[in-house]
Amino acid sequence: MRQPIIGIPCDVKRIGLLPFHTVAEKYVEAVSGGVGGVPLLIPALGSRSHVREILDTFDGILLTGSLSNIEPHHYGGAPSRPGSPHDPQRDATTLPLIDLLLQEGIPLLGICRGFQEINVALGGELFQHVHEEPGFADHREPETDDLDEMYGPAHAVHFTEGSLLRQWLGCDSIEVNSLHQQGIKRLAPRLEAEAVADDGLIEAYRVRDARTFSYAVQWHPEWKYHDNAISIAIFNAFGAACRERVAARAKT
Ligand SMILES: N[C@@H](CCC(=O)NCCCC(=O)O)C(=O)O
Repeated sequence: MRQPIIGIPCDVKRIGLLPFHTVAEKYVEAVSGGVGGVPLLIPALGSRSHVREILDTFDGILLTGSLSNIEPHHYGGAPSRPGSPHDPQRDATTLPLIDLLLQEGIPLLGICRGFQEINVALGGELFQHVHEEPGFADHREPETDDLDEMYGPAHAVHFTEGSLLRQWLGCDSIEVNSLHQQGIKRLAPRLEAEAVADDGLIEAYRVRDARTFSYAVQWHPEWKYHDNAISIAIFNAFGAACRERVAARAKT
């Protein structure tokens, strides 16, 4: 049986004078080595994204993190502060795709911005500056150029009763990294919280009515995934669901 083909929607970033469609290498490596799939980048073409062809081509989709924020008009939020980073082409590519992936039963994993995108696409809302919200901690990344420090353990997350995380790991909590300023203000109706931080911020969820693996985390499991039991568990579950789709499609 062939390996699953896993789509990774791109960011649009300016490099020099020109815009590029890009994905950080750590996500490509995590799909290839951790999930066990063939990573293919999906350009952020927005409404020109040929969604039908995407749904027919891919056996799974990974929505990655990004420094850019989802434009707040997608979730009824207040206008962003001047200078906030946005990526409207990525928003226009991923947000319309998410419900269609769920309808088709295509496995879906969201990481950080991807975690926020699925919540927004399914009707949830975001805090734009979690650290300014009363009672919430600062979830932003540490000010360092040392990547091991930046993506190192930052805070605990506690697994909810009946969560897949608790099943996968057989424990109640883990330490995770944290590199985000936005966070879940209101969880979309179809989502079931799987883990929360000490301040109550939701850090993982699953899609309650999904036909297959449809899961997202606010932290970064792709960072040195091979050294991290929870990363391995998440990627194994995602990879197994993608392989199941390959097998099912081979019978049609
Ligand atoms: N901009 C959003 C999402 C933050 C996020 O995805 N950070 C990771 C960026 C770099 C990487 O992909 O590792 C927010 O601030 O909440």
